[in-house]
Amino acid sequence: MRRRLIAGNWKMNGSRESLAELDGIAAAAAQAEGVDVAICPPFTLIERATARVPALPIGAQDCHAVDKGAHTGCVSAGMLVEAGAQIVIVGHSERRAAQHESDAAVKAKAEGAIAAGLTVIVCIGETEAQRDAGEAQIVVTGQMRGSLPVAGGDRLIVAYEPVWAIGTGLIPSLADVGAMHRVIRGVLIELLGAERAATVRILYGGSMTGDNAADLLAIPDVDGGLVGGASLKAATFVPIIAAAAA
Ligand SMILES: O=C[C@H](O)COP(=O)(O)O
Repeated sequence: MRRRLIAGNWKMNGSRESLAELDGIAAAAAQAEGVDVAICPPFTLIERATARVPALPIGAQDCHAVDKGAHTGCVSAGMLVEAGAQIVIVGHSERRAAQHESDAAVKAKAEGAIAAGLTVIVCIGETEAQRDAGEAQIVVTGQMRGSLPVAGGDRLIVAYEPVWAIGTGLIPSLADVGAMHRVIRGVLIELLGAERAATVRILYGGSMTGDNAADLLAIPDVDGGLVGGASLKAATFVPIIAAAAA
């Protein structure tokens, strides 16, 4: 039985003052039976966040593939572990687009993160143009084949985020989410074997809120959410945690 995971991605938002939001989030997480909760703030807040709410897993939003070296401006998975992070997101569509990250680059980061002992959330998802062209499942399947690490066990998590649903208030139909998560589970079985694939959580991401979380989380093979905007405030994130626990 996979435990649900509700992970917040603060993206490039938040300040030291924002860490006060973690108090309410950690309190809700402690009450939520059978649900894991995590927050991924910007790099600069990771250490303070872990100190403020030690029981709440804190993650990062990216890492470099290698452990150390001449990579100006980059942060390795080992450095994240030292800062107290337990999780890292790799391959978010915003980085695939703006930093031109390829599937191979995402896979290397995921492997580096797994080797350093982190849980890794690998993001995949189609653009609006790809969906309109009827290519969504082909795109997502290709991203999985190219981006997923071979190791990881239950420290590997997949997040399906249709790019056009991120920050737009739009979500796919529940039937479309279900169909895509079924495809993703099938590809996991093909890549990892049935036993390991059954341990991998598949999150849905894209405009998840307290209003739609219960419906999305009721879909088979939706094992949680990767939440952007609604994770910035306890007032909007806690209802999603509550929906996952219900
Ligand atoms: O990583 C999170 C996603 O990009 C979803 O963002 P959103 O909840 O603001 O749409």
